Amino acid sequence: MDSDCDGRTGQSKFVLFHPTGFPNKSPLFQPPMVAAITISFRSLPSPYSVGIWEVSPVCSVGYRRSDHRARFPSPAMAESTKAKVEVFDSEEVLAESLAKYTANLSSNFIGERGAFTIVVSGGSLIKSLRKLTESPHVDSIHWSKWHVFWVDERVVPKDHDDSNYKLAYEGFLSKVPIPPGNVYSINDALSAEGAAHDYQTCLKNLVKSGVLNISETRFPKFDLMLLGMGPDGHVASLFPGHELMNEKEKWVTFIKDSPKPPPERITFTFPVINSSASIALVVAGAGKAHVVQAALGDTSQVSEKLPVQIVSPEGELTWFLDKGAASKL
Ligand SMILES: O=C(O)[C@H](O)[C@@H](O)[C@H](O)[C@H](O)COP(=O)(O)O
Repeated sequence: MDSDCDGRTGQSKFVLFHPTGFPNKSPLFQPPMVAAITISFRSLPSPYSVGIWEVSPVCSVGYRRSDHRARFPSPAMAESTKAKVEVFDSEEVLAESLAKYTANLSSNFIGERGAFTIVVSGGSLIKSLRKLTESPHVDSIHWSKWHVFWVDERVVPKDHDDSNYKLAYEGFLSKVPIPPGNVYSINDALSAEGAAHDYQTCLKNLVKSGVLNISETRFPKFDLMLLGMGPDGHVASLFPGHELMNEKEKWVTFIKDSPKPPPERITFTFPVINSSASIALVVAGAGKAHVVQAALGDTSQVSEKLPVQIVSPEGELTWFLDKGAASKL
């Protein structure tokens, strides 16, 4: 394995520790708690990539060569999920990598099961999907096999400027040939409660028809969820301290007092989010660096978790960060 936390230098250095090889005197680790510790850096093919931190289920920690500080995944994350953190020099390079990652998963899932179920959020994520609408991906993806969902939606008409559907349509969906019947937007004629119930019924029907997989815990299992994160650590429309964070049974629920406008929204619940086969958390900008730092830091002493800290899919979790968002790591 090679490593390079600054992919532009061309110099590589890595350390790989297994239980027997880990320095016994380190105050940082308690051997009984971890089966193995991997510290790894590797250069990406792209000369712009800053580095990758791979977080294995047992525990893995990256060091920035410039300061050699350990960075810990949260114990909850390390125990329950496999997370990888990718950092890119710019949002432009992040978008290229995100397109490649999505196209690969699309090809794998379509090969395996003849369909690709993908969930998007609102916000800046949609702009970061732009490379999928360009060559080579636009010509190679089997768009007819895509089924597109929203992890959350604002309860406004579809032609309203606040609509996540409108945002996704204008920035992405109108540029690729996904059959309109495979794009699952909300019924905007209903109340927030009605729209959440209607969307959940739609998902249940798609499970019955086999378009959507179901998890062992009986929640829908999407192939890929692409999530943005707010500066307060919210994901979907699950906000810090809000009771919706604790929903354990519903697939889709609603909120009428969202702290981020507009106030009325529907949202997938955490059991659904965490049943995903893969999740990409896409975060750009220095304004979110402090939340990224908190999310990837040690949360063992934290009494109340941020929503983003609860994201822990059955499958793989990949963070796509630009340099700004990763600047406090
Ligand atoms: O409808 C919404 O408001 C979004 O789905 C929300 O969860 C969004 O993804 C984050 O707020 C990040 O948005 P930005 O990337 O624009 O900050």
